[in-house]
Amino acid sequence: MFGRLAAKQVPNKEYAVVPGKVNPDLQRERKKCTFDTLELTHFLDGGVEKYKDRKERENFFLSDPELMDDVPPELMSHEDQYRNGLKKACYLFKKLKELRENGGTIDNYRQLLGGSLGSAILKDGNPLALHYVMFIPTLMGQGTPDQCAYWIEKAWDCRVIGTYAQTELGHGTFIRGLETTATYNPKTQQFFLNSPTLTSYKWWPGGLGQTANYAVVVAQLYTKGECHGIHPFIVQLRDEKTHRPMPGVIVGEIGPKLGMNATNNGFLAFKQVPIPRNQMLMKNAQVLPDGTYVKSPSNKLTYGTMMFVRVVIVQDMASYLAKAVTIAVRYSAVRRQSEMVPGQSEPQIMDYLTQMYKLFPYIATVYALKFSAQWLWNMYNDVTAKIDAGDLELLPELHSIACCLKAVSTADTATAIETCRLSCGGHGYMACSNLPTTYGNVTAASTYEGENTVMLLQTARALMKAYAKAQAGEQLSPTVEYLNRNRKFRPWSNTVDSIVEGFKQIAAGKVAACALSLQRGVESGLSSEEAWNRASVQLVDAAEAHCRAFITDRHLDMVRNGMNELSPALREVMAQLCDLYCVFWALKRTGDFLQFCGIRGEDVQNLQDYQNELLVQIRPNAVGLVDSFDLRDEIIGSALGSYDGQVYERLLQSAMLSPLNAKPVHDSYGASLSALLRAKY
Ligand SMILES: CCCCCCCCCC/C=C\CCCC(=O)SCCNC(=O)CCNC(=O)[C@H](O)C(C)(C)COP(=O)(O)OP(=O)(O)OC[C@H]1O[C@@H](n2cnc3c(N)ncnc32)[C@H](O)[C@@H]1OP(=O)(O)O
Ligand SMILES: Cc1cc2nc3c(=O)[nH]c(=O)nc-3n(C[C@H](O)[C@H](O)[C@H](O)COP(=O)(O)OP(=O)(O)OC[C@H]3O[C@@H](n4cnc5c(N)ncnc54)[C@H](O)[C@@H]3O)c2cc1C
Repeated sequence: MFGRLAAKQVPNKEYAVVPGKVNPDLQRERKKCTFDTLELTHFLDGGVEKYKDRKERENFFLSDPELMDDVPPELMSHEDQYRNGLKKACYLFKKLKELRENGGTIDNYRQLLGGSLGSAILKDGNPLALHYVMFIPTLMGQGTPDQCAYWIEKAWDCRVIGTYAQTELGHGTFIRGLETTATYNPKTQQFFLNSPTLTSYKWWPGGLGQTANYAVVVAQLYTKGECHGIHPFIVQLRDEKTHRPMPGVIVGEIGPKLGMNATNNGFLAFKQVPIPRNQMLMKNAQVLPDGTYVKSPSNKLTYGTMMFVRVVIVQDMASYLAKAVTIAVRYSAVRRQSEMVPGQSEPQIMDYLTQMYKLFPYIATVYALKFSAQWLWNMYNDVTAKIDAGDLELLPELHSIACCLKAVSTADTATAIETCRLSCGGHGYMACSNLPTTYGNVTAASTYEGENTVMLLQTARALMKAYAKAQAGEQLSPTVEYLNRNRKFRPWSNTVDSIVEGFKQIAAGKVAACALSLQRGVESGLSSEEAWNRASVQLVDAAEAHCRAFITDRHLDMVRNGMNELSPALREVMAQLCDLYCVFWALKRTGDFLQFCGIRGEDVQNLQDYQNELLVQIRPNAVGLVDSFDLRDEIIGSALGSYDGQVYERLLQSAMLSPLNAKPVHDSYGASLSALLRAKY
């Protein structure tokens, strides 16, 4: 990836990257692997046919020089990052059309956004992402059949480019508090969009800055003098020919960020901008021509697109983590440091147990997240199909589990990627390791699409309701079935089943403790809201415990029941990873296990011993496991993590890309340094 410019410039030719040469330590690691890595890759892809499709698709996009960067984005200005991102995003669209016309195996651009391929091509974000991830899904989910017929084709063909403009300077979480207004005038049959205050400026939407010419704008609906809460409207922002902002539209970019600097996040305000009545998305609620308001079956249906993105984020996190852990594991096989035994040669850093502990639980986490993400995606499809048929019964259950999985998956992945970076020592801090950019992309997900604490509190709210139902002996939905008051918890038995069971006991114990805190708060004279706030640290903790119980349960269930086709050698490794994920989290939550599961000090020691044993068992397969993710070097995008392990050559090569190294004496010498060096003080 960094090859074309650098090869000429490496100071010493013998230190240049040699195509095809593989680091001997990595070669040895690959020979040690006890299972067939291709079998695992096929499993991850969902079968041989899907594997072939993916390879073909990757080849089609990643072999195209137009889509590869000569200069890494981190060496570009913010403006050039956007320019480069937009150029590639548009080219990608044309290429996708070409692929489809030739019977290719990709249905839409959205498939290029999540996961590995998207982040390889548009490393620092895609200015068209929101168009595909939120604008089109909102049209599809909230438009009437007529609106869908009119807008969706235009949007798929990029004849209009949109974004999702909800968050304002003053409000992101509390969307009922949004201030932008859409006021209906029956005489002209138009809504007038207005931003009454500075805090009502839309702030954040991806692609809003200079890219989108339309947006779904979420605004307070006023008709017949009454406010009916927030609703989505399609608003034209820029002229379709000149791309100039429409009259009354104030729009721009919000500036550089920790990451995602090509996504063109923007601000937006309106000065009484008119739109026709049929540009309110009216699948759920409606405003009739005379201004009469017709209510939605549930006002939460307006939140449908957020739900969709929360669901896909979980899968996206697994992809980012697979990339980071591949970089760190390969580097740890190549890197040698210190003496384990005085006088002996320096070991590969992956031989230190502490290094195994930093990395292997996160290989396991990729699987834990993948299995939960698959389950959540299936549930999302079932529930949305039911909602379309008028049955909203399962919506709260979906909302509750999506919120906590979004929060836990993004938080865990951010921690994991930072741990991967630390595990690579100083070189992990280099931009060319691709760990800082990956972290920048991932940590954003803890905030966007529902800030994580807020998401966990949403789950906690559902858990409190479920607890009350359980106490009343009512039937519970599947994800909270363990709260059933008649359920007999199995006693501790030093097995992975016991850990999974233990997480349910912990969650049940914490949920009950929260209910008690709330009750005591109210009994002490607090309002229910004050009592909620007082208990909120505990509530967040209970929601996280509930999510961990769900993830471990899913993981174990997949290992027990979803891998029958796999060879015994591979099943054994998959079981080790599942056990490691469970033990790792059990040890991180030792206090909870002691408090809620009746374990003793010696059980903790047993867990510790078992964790060590698992790390050592997984060690010979570590490189094979990350190779099985089958991420091409263009996807890895890292000097530390390429398949051939030519780490030092690539570090030097990428350093030579810096414009600071273009001349033997930099211009700044004459401009300032020479005077300092010659000055007499
Ligand atoms: C394949 C493609 C791969 C792509 C990969 C993904 C890559 C993504 C890249 C894109 C990058 C960035 C995109 C980022 C976009 C954004 O951030 S858009 C803005 C997102 N904003 C938010 O998420 C705001 C968060 N806030 C909220 O959701 C709500 O305000 C909140 C839920 C916190 C509270 O809502 P209120 O209306 O105030 O609700 P309450 O009074 O608290 O009542 C809550 C009741 O409503 C139920 N509820 C809430 N939400 C939902 C929902 N979505 N569905 C169903 N039900 C919901 C809740 O359970 C309560 O019910 P109850 O009263 O208890 O019965
Ligand atoms: C990279 C990125 C891309 C984004 N893209 C878009 C986009 O395309 N479109 C769009 O509309 N928005 C977008 N957003 C905005 C995003 O959805 C919001 O930032 C997010 O919902 C959080 O809202 P906020 O920023 O107002 O944080 P706040 O709600 O102000 O949160 C600040 C703190 O207050 C706490 N807090 C808030 N409310 C509560 C509560 N009820 N209980 C306890 N604690 C609370 C939070 O936990 C947090 O610690 C994007 C954001 C980012 C970072």
